[in-house]
Amino acid sequence: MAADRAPSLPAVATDPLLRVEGLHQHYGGSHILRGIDLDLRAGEVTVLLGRNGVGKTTLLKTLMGVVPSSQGCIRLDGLELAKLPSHARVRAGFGYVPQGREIFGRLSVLDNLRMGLAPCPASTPLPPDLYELFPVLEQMQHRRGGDLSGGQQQQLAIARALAAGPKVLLLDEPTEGIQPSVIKDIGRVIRHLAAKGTMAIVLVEQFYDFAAELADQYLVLERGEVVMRGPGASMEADGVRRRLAL
Ligand SMILES: Nc1ncnc2c1ncn2[C@@H]1O[C@H](COP(=O)(O)OP(=O)(O)OP(=O)(O)O)[C@@H](O)[C@H]1O
Repeated sequence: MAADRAPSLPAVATDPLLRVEGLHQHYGGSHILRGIDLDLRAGEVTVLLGRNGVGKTTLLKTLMGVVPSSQGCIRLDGLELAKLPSHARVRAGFGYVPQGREIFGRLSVLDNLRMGLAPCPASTPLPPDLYELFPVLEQMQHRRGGDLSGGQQQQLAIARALAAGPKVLLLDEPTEGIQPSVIKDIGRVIRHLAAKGTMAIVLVEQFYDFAAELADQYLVLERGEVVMRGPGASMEADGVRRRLAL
């Protein structure tokens, strides 16, 4: 954190916003995450790839504190979060879009969005640019969440995660079951958010082309370990597509 540094050593652009070191997770006796190291920088999209069941969702859940880690550090902006509950991690700056979206079907779109403000002081307004990012949500703000299409629900889940102004946005397979035009919209939003330069984005994705288009860095997981990593621009040359198809 800036406060820990000597005045002559100001923060440099390459400092990671989030540093994860030696992260392990167990479901009972099953050792799922096996020593994950990860640095995220503001303004970058990190794509997390791997076949079914390798631990991608578990990694996001462990970062959020939805499931406990058994070992390791999760340091956001210098603050150690690994032992803190989920709500404290949200307050510290995590935003989470879970797989399957988890929209409140009986609540209106507006109330779903307000749920995203839970970590903020009462009467905090929604960020004015949410509806600019997702105009369809403004048109539908009084409809019930459950009445929206899958693509609209995905946009609602992303907007809800953005409501509290996260520093790190975790997206778990946002293109799953979504029509191509909405996938394009979601890609544009991710690019726009990254370009602002203040937020780090993690994208778990099965759709290789979508991931490759957005990636500043990539990681491939196998059996709970990072087996490949590199800059997004070299995904194809590194043979990531082939590796995922094996
Ligand atoms: N609640 C749970 N209890 C026990 N084991 C679990 C639980 N959730 C996931 N697992 C196991 O943890 C491993 C990793 O699962 P995870 O869902 O993280 O994989 P993934 O890479 O996200 O896969 P997918 O692409 O299918 O979502 C799998 O072997 C899975 O069976």
